[in-house]
Amino acid sequence: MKIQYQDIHVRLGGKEILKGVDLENREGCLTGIIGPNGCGKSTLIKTTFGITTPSQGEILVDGKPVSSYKPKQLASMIGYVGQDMASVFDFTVQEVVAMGLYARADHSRPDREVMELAMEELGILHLRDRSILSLSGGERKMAFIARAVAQGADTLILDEPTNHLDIRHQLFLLDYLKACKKTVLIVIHDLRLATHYCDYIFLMNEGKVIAQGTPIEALNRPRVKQVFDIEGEAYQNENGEKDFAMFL
Ligand SMILES: Nc1ncnc2c1ncn2[C@@H]1O[C@H](COP(=O)(O)OP(=O)(O)OP(=O)(O)O)[C@@H](O)[C@H]1O
Repeated sequence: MKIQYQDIHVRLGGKEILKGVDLENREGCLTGIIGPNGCGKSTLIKTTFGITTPSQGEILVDGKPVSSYKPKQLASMIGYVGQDMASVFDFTVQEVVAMGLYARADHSRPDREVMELAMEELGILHLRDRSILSLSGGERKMAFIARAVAQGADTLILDEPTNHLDIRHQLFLLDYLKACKKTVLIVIHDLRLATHYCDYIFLMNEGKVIAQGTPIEALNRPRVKQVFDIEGEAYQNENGEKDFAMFL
């Protein structure tokens, strides 16, 4: 699913947080949004679902204004996991994942099978009967991503999905997102993982996209210095693999 953010401006607390963002995901690819704390990454993503409202600009989903879709219809097209995973209710993991089923447009497979597959793919089938409130931050993260997968949408938007995960689970999740054949848009802070896994990157700073392209194009040394005030760059190693080097 193509999602196009066109000239998005957002004001919050009397301040202009987004100052005309143009961003378009890449279908069938893993697209990363990168930028320092507070540059507006989450604010941009939240506009997709009306959690924050642009004062100017337009969001197109499959070429049509996002406002022309009913919430359930949008949920059948885009699965979303935000940063905030607070849950006040004592649901089991299985019940949380089942919540994703309500949006499902494809009913060719039984609900139980869809739920179990989502939990299995995210490596949390063994947690199915545990209370969501009893889980660690990382386990809870996986449960909410499994819920998004159970929605059956072909597009996922995940705000810092690797947050709370240990390094093995970060790699497990990114491998999954890369292999799942969905269109995936993620916010990610780790420049090394972003370089290795993302097909395309948007680099944001102070409410704007200031560079975009392959990781090697977007994360060149001057840009990295400008945005993060560190010395570093994405590069390709002798095996043709993309990596990010920091010069400390
Ligand atoms: N409801 C709000 N009222 C006022 N300011 C807000 C509100 N929500 C967010 N902001 C501010 O907007 C700016 C952008 O926030 P946002 O969460 O989009 O940043 P981010 O790039 O996702 O940061 P991080 O990497 O820390 O998650 C921040 O300065 C934040 O304090």
